Amino acid sequence: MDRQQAALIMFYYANRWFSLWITIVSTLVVFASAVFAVVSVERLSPSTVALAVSTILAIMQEVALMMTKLGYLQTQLVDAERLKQYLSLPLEKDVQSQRDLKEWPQNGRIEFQNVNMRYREGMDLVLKNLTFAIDGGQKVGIVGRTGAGKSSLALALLRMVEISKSDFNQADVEGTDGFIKIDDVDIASVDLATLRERLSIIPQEAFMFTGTLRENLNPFSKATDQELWSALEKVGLKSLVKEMDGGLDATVTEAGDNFSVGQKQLVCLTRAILRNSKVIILDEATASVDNDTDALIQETLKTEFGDCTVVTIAHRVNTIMSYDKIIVMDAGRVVEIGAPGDLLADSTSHFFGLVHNSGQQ
Ligand SMILES: Nc1ncnc2c1ncn2[C@@H]1O[C@H](COP(=O)(O)OP(=O)(O)OP(=O)(O)O)[C@@H](O)[C@H]1O
Repeated sequence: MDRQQAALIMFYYANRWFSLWITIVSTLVVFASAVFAVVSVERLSPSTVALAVSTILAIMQEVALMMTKLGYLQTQLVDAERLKQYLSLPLEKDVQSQRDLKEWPQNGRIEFQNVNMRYREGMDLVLKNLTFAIDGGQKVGIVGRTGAGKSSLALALLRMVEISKSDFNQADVEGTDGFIKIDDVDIASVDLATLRERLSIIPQEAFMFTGTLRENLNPFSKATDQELWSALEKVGLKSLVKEMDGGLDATVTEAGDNFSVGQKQLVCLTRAILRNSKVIILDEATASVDNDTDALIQETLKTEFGDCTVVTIAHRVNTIMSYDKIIVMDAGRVVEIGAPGDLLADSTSHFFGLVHNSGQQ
């Protein structure tokens, strides 16, 4: 409302300014014609002069009105232009789910089979022939150098970017159709709303909306206050929220700027608890999250999501050392899969190299 009002008052100022000038110009024209009439009074009859001046007055009034209306029409047409822009935006390809997915997924088993992905037509593949399986309830860390395709894998899982089918024309990639399945359901056959409702992602830059904390945690008003407080307690945010002005109704400023990166991730984690998701994808924040917050996130994942599948895109290897499985990626491919202990025991493994380079032996 504030922003709309600020724009509206500027619009009124501009209109006033315009009216003032159009009046000055009309007055000058009428004045000039009056002067002309006085000067040429010998050649013109008084009735002609009267007619001329009154007609000019009327015309100038109409001109002023027309200019104001034209200006108004032009600003209003911008609305139509914006709407037209939105109407012609490309839509995400959605499908109608064929099966009853009310209870899906129950186990949280994820299977990637020959998955290839590119961001746009004509660009190189960023995921190449990915094939691996994660059992329900497993905690899996995905590691790899920057640009290896870890975040792209998470995007593919949420179908933010569709996986590519056989038309690759890329020599180093097999051209068969791949799929991603969760509990034996191909996610390509699930409608986007259901898919994204059932998986929870905690992105690197967790997002919060302007509004209250309650709206951020519980946008569809499905949980009670008691459930909200209990979820906040589990992630260790309860005391912070209690101290905030308004508690659950505390204000969240634009994009959650009054929360730190770590706190925003914890809020996301609270949302995941409230949604009871079976599959959690965590993209670890690269920005400075202090060790305590980091430990708190990992601890919550262990205690609250014990039987859930957790896929962590890890930037710090120490957080995933206790995980069941590590998937090492390089240049869009899976190069190693195994238990962290096994991979570390092999000094020729990629994972050993990554841990060694991170200086966290
Ligand atoms: N929106 C995008 N459009 C086009 N290419 C992209 C896009 N996002 C990522 N890429 C490319 O995809 C490749 C994999 O990127 P991705 O973000 O998945 O890597 P990452 O392993 O998650 O890296 P990081 O550890 O730095 O987050 C990179 O070469 C990157 O340039």
